[in-house]
Amino acid sequence: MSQPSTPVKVTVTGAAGQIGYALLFRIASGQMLGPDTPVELNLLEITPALKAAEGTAMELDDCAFPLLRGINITDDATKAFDGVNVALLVGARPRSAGMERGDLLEANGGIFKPQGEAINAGAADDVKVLVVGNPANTNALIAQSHAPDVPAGRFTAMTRLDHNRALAQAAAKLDIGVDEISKMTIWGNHSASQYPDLFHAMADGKSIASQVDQDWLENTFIPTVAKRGAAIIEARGASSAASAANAAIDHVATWVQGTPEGDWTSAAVVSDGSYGVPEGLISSFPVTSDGTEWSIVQGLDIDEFSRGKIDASVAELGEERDAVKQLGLV
Ligand SMILES: NC(=O)c1ccc[n+]([C@@H]2O[C@H](COP(=O)([O-])OP(=O)(O)OC[C@H]3O[C@@H](n4cnc5c(N)ncnc54)[C@H](O)[C@@H]3O)[C@@H](O)[C@H]2O)c1
Ligand SMILES: O=C(O)C[C@H](O)C(=O)O
Repeated sequence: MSQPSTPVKVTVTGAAGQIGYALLFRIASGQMLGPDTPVELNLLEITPALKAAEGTAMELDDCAFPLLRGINITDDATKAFDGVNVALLVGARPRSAGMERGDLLEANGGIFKPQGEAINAGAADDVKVLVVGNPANTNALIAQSHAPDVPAGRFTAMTRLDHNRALAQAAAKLDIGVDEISKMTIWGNHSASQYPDLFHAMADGKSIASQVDQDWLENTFIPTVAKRGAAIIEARGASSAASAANAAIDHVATWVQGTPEGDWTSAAVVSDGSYGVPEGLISSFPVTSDGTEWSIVQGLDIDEFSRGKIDASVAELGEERDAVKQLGLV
C-alpha cells in the first residue's frame, strides 16, 4: 500500500534534552501518529545545544526509519513552527537554587511567549500543541494567550504521565492489569496539588474507591501519584524522561486516534467553566477526543472530598495565572 506523501510536521522544543532523546525516536518510528503517517521533524534548541541536537539527528538518520522524511534543526522559533501540525513544547527553564517562583514563571514566560507568537504566525491550520515543560499548565496558558488566531482548544498541557502513574498504582493495589481500569482522572495542576480521582475510576464494574480503604486512597495513593515526579528526581538524580516521553506519545496518539468507547483520559485543557474551574485556566479534566478535538466529560457527580481536592489544585492554578498576569505574560 502506498503511503501518504505529505509528511506531518512535528516540532519538538528542548530536542537535545533528556525527554527529547526519549521522544524523537518513538515519533520517527511511527509510535505517535501511526504506522502509515510519514513525519518531518523540526528540532528547536537554544544556540549552545544545537550541536547536541545535531548528534541526535545523526542518530535518527542512522535508524533509517522509513517514516522519517526530514529533520530540521534550528534555534529560531519562527522557523521551527512554520507549517507545524504537532508542536511538543518540552524545553523549559528549570528552577535553579535560590530561584523564586516568580523568577521561574518569568524565565519561562521568556520562552513560551515567543513560542506562542511563532505558533500563531506560522503554524498549520490544524496545529495541536502539547506543553510538557514545567510549570506545564501555566506555560501552556502563556503560549495560548499569545496565539489569538489559533483556537484555544488546540493548546494542552500534559497530565497523562500523572494519569499513567495513577493507573499503575491502582492496578498494583487491586492486583489487576492496568488495562482492566477505565475512567481514571487527574484533576487540576501538574504539580503536587493535583487530584487523582478513584471515585470515578472503574474496575470490575465498580468504582475503585469502593474497592480500597479510604486511608490508603487518601494517605498512600494520592500522595504517591502527586509526588511521584519528586520521588523520581530523588531516586534518579534527574526528572522523569522515558515515562514523560511515553506520556507525550500517549497524549498525542489519543488526540489523533480518539478515546475508546466508554473510556476517557486526562489532559489539561482550557476550561470552559466546567466543574467550577474558572474559564480560561488550563486545568486537567476527564476528557475524550473524537480524533480532532478534546471535550471535557460532563455530568460527573463530585462529592465533598473530591470538591475540596479539585478546588485546592485549581486555586493554585489561579495563583499562577495571577502571577503571570502581574508579569504581563498573559
Ligand atoms: N508535564 C510532565 O509530566 C513532565 C514530566 C517530566 C518532565 N517535565 C518537564 O519537562 C521539561 C524538560 O525536561 P528534560 O528532562 O528534557 O529537561 P532537560 O534539561 O534535559 O532538557 C531541556 C532542554 O530544553 C532546552 N531549552 C531551554 N530553553 C529552550 C528554548 N527557549 N527553546 C528550545 N529549547 C530550550 C535546553 O537546552 C535543554 O536541552 C522540564 O521542564 C521538566 O520539568 C514535565
Ligand atoms: O520535572 C519535574 O519537576 C517532575 C516532572 O514534572 C514529573 O512529574 O516527573
